[in-house]
Amino acid sequence: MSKITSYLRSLYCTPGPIGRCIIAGLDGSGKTALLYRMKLQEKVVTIPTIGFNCEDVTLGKDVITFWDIGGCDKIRPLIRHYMTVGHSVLFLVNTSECIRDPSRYKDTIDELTAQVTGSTKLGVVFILVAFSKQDLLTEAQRLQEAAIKHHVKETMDALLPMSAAKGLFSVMETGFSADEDKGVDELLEALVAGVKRNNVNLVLPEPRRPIEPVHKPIPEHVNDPYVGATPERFFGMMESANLPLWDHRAHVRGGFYVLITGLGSGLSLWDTVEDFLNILDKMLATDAARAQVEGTEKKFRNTVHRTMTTFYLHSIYLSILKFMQFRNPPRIPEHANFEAFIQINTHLLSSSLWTTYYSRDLMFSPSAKESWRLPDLKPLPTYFRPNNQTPLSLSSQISSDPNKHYKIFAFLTLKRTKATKSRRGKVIADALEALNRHIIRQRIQNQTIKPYSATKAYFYIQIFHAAIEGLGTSIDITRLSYETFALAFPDLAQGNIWREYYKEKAWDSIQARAEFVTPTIKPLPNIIPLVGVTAAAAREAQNKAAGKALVEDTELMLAEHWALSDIQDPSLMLRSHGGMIWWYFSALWTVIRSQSSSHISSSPSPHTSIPTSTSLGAAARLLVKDELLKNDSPRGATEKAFWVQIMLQRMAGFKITPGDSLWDRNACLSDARRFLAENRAIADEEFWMGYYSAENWWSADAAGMYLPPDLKDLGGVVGASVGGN
Ligand SMILES: Nc1nc2c(ncn2[C@@H]2O[C@H](COP(=O)(O)OP(=O)(O)OP(=O)(O)O)[C@@H](O)[C@H]2O)c(=O)[nH]1
Ligand SMILES: [Mg+2]
Repeated sequence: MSKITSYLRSLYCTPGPIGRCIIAGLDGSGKTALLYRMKLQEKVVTIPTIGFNCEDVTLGKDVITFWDIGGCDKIRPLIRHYMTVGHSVLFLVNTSECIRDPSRYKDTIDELTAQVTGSTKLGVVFILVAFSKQDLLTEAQRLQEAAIKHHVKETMDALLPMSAAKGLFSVMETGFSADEDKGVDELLEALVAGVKRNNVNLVLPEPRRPIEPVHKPIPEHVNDPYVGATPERFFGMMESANLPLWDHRAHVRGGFYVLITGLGSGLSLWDTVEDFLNILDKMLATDAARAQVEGTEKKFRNTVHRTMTTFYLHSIYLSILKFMQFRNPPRIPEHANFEAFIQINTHLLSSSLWTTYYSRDLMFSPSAKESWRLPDLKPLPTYFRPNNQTPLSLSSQISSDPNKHYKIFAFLTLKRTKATKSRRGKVIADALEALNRHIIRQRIQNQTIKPYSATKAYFYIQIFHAAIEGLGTSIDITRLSYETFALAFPDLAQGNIWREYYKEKAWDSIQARAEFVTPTIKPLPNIIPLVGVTAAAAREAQNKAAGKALVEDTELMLAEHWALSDIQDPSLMLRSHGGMIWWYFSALWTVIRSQSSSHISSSPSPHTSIPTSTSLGAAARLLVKDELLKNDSPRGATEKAFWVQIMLQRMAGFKITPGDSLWDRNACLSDARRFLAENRAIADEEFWMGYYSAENWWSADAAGMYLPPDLKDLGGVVGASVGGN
């Protein structure tokens, strides 16, 4: 549809939804390119879709919601959520590839067969088969294409006998090109006509709003011995295993209390789950110990079930957020509000609330008991914050602090020794040297920066190490950000703790710069106990969910330093963040450079080195195949897929230094340096927090299969291509 026609149509027609259409076909068959051609009337540069893209496309008064599903088989289990009765299927056949490669031709027919069989079982109303990338066909190939079309038609007739005449499916006579905008309008019109012809009971796309389960209200007269109890008293009774009644309502009260307490101190839902499970553990342990000493029966029979607990806390959390909205100004409820809260959220009192989301098989599986599993029947409801409301968060703003870079440095270095399981002394010595060089370089440009001090660097390492030891084994610091750590240890992060150990003269002495001088006031501690804040405060704090605006210089320097040093050791490479970036970068760099150098040799103007869509596509496919489907990396499927996509997007805008197609380590290294400098944000290990909630990111499901982001879309394409029509 031309821009003018679609504009006129949009002026005079009000669109109405007529259902959802799954775009299927082999990887690289042109699904995403077609989707965005229809949606934006533009040619876009695509990367392989890991997950799916979902867009509404309008034709006159009609709107079809297209689901463009990527080729990666790890996401297939999710597709069933989108195939509802009344859906249609648009299947793409990449004819030029089928002609070139008989094995891909066979795969195409196999996939078509699987798709048709699967969707007829799920109530498909119309299937359209179309032939993509027509612009790539030579005149000679057009004859071969006719044979392919004929074969496809025969296959469809065999799969769905007598159905063509009834209009259940159709095989397009003419192909299309998303690149050149040929045949796309006809395709869309044929699809809409087919759907409208067959779709008697229109199925509207599911609205994207929170699902409000309907559950019976509970009777008024409840036996609740905890009315008015403070959280301290309630948790005290829990930990000492002295609760007089431990029914579902008491569970909900416990969840409510742990949430309001946690949210008030800036914790995320995820943190409060840990808190609650810890208290439960204590209660059961105390109970068991007492039963053994007294030779009596255990009072509490239940065990800790991680998925069930997380599910209920998640539901209570959503209800609390809504409850807050009705308070002016919006604020976290107090414990005394529990009765009023539960009156309007009676669904939480249903002990079968979970059955809306989970099958019994999944909920009662050992893996759901041990780890957090996402639902298999329906996605968890989400909360949409009204536009004018600020997020619940505790700001951990750290004022300008002359020692902040030493602190970040110390924390990240210690974290690395844990993450890579390397020898501590070696990592620290190497990192200290890198920091020294970094400060020297910075001082060349800015003389006001204080010179490197071995004492300061080492002091913070010692003191932070003591703090981390104080956390014990309950917390995995490799999952902590510096900000979260700072929240747990405000005195260390914000104050001038060094003053407790050093006189100013010694701290700033020239000798202290060159070597570590021992404290002049009191010796360094071995362990710093955590005071005032719960241990879980050291987990990701709520305010991190919005993503960090700017990566600190020191963080970037270390990411780069370690990325480059990890090249020597492949075992480290897979574990460290920098190593991973390097791994992906060098793989993409190699393919893109070899592709663009062959392009250069045949091109009169060899100046372009921004990846072309072909070279990017080739590189992307290589990475997806090599990385995502390989199972020997310590990262889970979602983590890998996320970073692959981010790297692909960033690579699309990066200018590679041209050269011949041979591997050139030095050139790659220097490009990698420039790449990191231009893409500072990705040096941040917690970059994902802008896209995923911690509940999703750390779930067992995310490790096993690809989960799409729940906070912000990754974007299926990297942008409109230059010179597209
Ligand atoms: N010449 C030409 N290239 C096309 C056309 N449509 C898509 N391509 C290119 O083919 C490659 C793959 O296209 P995509 O749209 O990403 O394919 P896909 O089916 O979404 O692939 P997956 O997401 O991996 O399943 C990209 O490099 C596109 O630029 C077309 O009509 N003509
Ligand atoms: Mg795609």
